[in-house]
Amino acid sequence: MTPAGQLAAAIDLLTEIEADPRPADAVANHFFRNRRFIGGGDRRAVSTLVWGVLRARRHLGWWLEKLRAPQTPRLLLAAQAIFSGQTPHKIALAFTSGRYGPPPLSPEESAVLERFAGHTLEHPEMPEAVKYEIPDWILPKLKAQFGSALEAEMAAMNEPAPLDLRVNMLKSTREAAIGALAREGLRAEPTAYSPWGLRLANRQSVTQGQAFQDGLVEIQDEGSQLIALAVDAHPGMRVVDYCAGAGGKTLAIAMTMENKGHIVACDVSVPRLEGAIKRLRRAGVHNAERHLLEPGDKWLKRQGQKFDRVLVDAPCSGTGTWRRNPDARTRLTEADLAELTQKQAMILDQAQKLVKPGGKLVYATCSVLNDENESQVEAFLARYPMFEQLPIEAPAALRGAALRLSPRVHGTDGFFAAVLVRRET
Ligand SMILES: C[S@@+](CC[C@H](N)C(=O)[O-])C[C@H]1O[C@@H](n2cnc3c(N)ncnc32)[C@H](O)[C@@H]1O
Repeated sequence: MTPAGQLAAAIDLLTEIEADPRPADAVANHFFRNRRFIGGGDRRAVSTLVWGVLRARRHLGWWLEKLRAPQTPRLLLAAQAIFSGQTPHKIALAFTSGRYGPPPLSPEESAVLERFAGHTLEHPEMPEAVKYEIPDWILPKLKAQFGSALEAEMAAMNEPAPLDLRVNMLKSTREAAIGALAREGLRAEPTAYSPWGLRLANRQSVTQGQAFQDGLVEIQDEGSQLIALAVDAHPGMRVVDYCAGAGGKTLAIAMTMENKGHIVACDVSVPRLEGAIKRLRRAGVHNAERHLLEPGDKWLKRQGQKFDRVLVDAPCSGTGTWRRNPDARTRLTEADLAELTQKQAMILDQAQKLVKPGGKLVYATCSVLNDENESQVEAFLARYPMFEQLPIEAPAALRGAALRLSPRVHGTDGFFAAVLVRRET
């Protein structure tokens, strides 16, 4: 594709994303599936253009509003290109060259772009929430959370995330996996905290390679690996991954159990649980069972207090994953957060029934918000005095009352985990 062709595809993709309530990556997957003629390199180039806009969406919107210009995908992409250092002349060329390019800029569009010349994306009059690329309503919550570090935290949250892998110790070692990846031209280095983590030097395709296909490595953010570590599961234990989704953490926990004992991956979503089947097989996990949770599920009662470990990796605001899903920032509403915190409490009420005396309930989110984290744990302990909080099982540098990870401090996604033990008597 020519740069003009890539720009035209980026305009089409951004148009779809802006009109669709689904997450941008789901819209993009669908977009590219319907356009198989767009090869891998072009797909990356188109995504880079669009994600550049999504990371700066509020800034760009503020500028266009200031100039009383419409917030069209064409102007958003062109404005982003100007603020990234391209000249209006070069941008105008991209809008005119070749039959696969977008229609030329109108005189009104050109006039808007001319007015950006000499400006930076930042402007001293921008409101704080625009500066941090977050919704207005969430600003006080994040201020309370991060205090004077808020600006740096939000800047780190707006950087693209690295690609992390977890070495599957059922099949490999870190050294052997690094070697296998190197033979595919992928340079990987051990992560700072997770004993099984590798970070790739640049974002390259891993899933087509032999190391991945053979189940030596799995894609998993280092923070997610640390949640699995906090579960502290051992060979022979009985474990539940209560909100298992497609089994990301189930796989890691099964690995710590060395395939001995039993792990049940639960979820309310059939397609998510089905997504785990292939992954469990590829990883060589033999001690996992899937269980679909249904309303009034009798299984919960039958299995009462039978498990050594229960992980609740709760559905949450995903505020810790904004690096990967920048569009999620503008989609999240206050009503969503209220609904999520209620759901989390309800899920904890159910899942705690499974924990045996002396067993641990591990509550985790990929949120950085107190409402979903510390406050949720405090409320749980008030409802269930037979549980008490234990220090987190983690590498020495991270030990504490709870695990709290952030992109700025740890280079991982934002995560929270707390360990709650059911007293023996
Ligand atoms: C954060 S995701 C889990 C991610 C997964 N643990 C992983 O590591 O890939 C939360 C999951 O909770 C599930 N969920 C939503 N409501 C639930 C409920 N009432 N009980 C159990 N799981 C629920 C969702 O379907 C979703 O898969």
